[in-house]
Amino acid sequence: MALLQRWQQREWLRALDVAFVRSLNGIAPAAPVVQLLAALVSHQYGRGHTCLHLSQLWQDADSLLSLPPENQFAERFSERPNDVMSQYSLAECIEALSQSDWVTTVDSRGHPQLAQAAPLTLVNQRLYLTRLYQAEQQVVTAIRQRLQQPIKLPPAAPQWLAALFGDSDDGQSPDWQRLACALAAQRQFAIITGGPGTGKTTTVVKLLALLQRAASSPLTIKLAAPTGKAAARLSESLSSKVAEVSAMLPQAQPLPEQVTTLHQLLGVQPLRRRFRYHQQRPLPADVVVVDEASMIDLEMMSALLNALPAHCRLILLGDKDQLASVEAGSVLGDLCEGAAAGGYDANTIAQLQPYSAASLTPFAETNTAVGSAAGLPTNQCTVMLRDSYRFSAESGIGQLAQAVNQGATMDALGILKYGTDVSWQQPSLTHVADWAAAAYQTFFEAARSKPDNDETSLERWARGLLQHYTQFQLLAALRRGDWGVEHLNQLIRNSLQRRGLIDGRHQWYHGRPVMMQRNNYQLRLMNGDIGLCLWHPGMAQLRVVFAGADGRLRWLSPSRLSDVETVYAMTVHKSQGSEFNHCALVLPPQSNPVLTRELLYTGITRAKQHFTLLSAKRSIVAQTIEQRTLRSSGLLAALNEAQENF
Ligand SMILES: Nc1ncnc2c1ncn2[C@@H]1O[C@H](COP(=O)(O)OP(=O)(O)OP(=O)(O)O)[C@@H](O)[C@H]1O
Repeated sequence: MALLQRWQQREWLRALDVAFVRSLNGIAPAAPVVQLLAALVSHQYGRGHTCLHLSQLWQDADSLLSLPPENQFAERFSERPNDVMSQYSLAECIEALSQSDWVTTVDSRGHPQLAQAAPLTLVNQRLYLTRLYQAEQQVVTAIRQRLQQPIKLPPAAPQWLAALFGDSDDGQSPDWQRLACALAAQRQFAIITGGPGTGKTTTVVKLLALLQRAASSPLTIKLAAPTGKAAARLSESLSSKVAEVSAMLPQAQPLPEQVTTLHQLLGVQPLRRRFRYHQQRPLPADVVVVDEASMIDLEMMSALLNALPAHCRLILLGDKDQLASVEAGSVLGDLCEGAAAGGYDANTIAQLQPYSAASLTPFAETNTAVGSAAGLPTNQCTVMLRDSYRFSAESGIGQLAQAVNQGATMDALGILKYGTDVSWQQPSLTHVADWAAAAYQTFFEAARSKPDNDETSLERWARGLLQHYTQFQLLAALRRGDWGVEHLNQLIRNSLQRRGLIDGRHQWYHGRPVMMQRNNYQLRLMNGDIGLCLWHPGMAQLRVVFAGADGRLRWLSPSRLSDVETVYAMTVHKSQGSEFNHCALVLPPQSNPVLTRELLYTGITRAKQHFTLLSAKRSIVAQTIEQRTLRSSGLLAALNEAQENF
């Protein structure tokens, strides 16, 4: 405990991690090494990892735990994790864990050794908070059950697919959209992954048309996304596609267009951990589609699968290369392991080949490069879309996103310098703030216009300004520190004040853009929703206007909004699921574990027309491209272990 407290004083551990161990000690004391490992599992959970790989801990505890935190690397500390772990052997530790009342040990056949669930679970050298282990097991079991029930397509399916896709297959390279449709139609669980504009939404609308057409009675289809913003985007994108697809394959039932958040879908109950829908009270649905699935954390995925009736299909859409969820887990990334190579087994090839003129042999598991994940169970339900229809071959944004994703540092640096719709600036901190304030200038000029005091003009004016605000957005990698969102917001506000664009003497002022920091069901506002504080001429007061998920404007008194922050700058994490015409990303000048390839890729792909990188140091850009987000998770291992035990 003394060591843990010293680590907490240095801010290496959270108070919560130490309190967790203290509370367990209050119930039953444990060996010092067990206490240490309990604190470390909790610490890792706080960093998004669902488990602690003990063998990796013994290889290099300092870097696995990121302790001391990166920005303190220059200083020499005693009692670093590597020093402490070297006092124990791995075998000795596993023995201590197995003897402890704090730990349930699960043997390789997946049976717990103790009847009661202890707070920690040890399985195959992976140590979990038991809650997370249970969530992982629920996900594994539900996915395996769904994969064991392949669905036969009706004989007319090839004609329907031809009606939806025409002659899109040139026989040279597979039409992955058509194959995604064919594969997902034959599975109870399917994943369609792909970068921006690769046609995930287009494909899923065609898939839903196919499923509805093949069903003997109309299907209840539910569409959802993890955030309000992502739900609104999917809704907008669907509305333009549904009519087109319905004309290709006429439907007796209209295809759905209404999208809710995942929390709304599962029926969030204020002040209760449990959702309204769960195993004993399943969601009334035959098909559930969830977009932006990279944002779903492990516990949410478990709740989702738990709430589905046994016959219900689940289709996940998302970009596997984006940042993982804010909460613990990297579910989509894990499930999509090996998706680029295909990894299809003979069965899957036999099911898909009739729908492709091009040979699928190069994507068979036997042809997957040695050492990569070949032929995983999840490969059999996953299709990766590969061609972007949003960015042309010449587009700098598309090329840059691809180079970053592939870790091609020199190419990415070249595109940043010479690319068409991308730019790279190397400003100081104050220049970043002034530059961003200048970029927001046209918005504040538009906000100066005065609407007539009638409802129609007021609505048009407010909608116009909300739309105007999506023209430009500054993103930052960090939340705290000089280059973090909080400080940047202050600097930009000061710069806008100096330019006379805002009257920022008070907290609330005309034009202030704010973002919800958590869901507020009473106000029907979701985490990530952006509103504008505007002078309401009718009320002669400041009001904050939001566009609700139902499309209606909602004018709220600022005093009702406690969970909002100014959003001249937002973190890349918060920007997931949103797009802006011009997006600028600022990177700090010092290395930091947060600066990863996935973060940069996510930032770049938020831009529709122009991307600007604001980073003073070339070496930081290069390091960011080379550093991967590594999240410890046992999901893939558990899926494979479940397969072996079956
Ligand atoms: N096979 C295709 N041929 C031509 N255009 C296509 C094709 N598939 C999709 N598109 C067009 O490409 C654009 C992007 O498609 P879509 O919105 O389905 O992609 P997405 O992967 O869902 O995008 P996002 O990155 O927004 O999630 C749309 O304008 C769509 O009409």
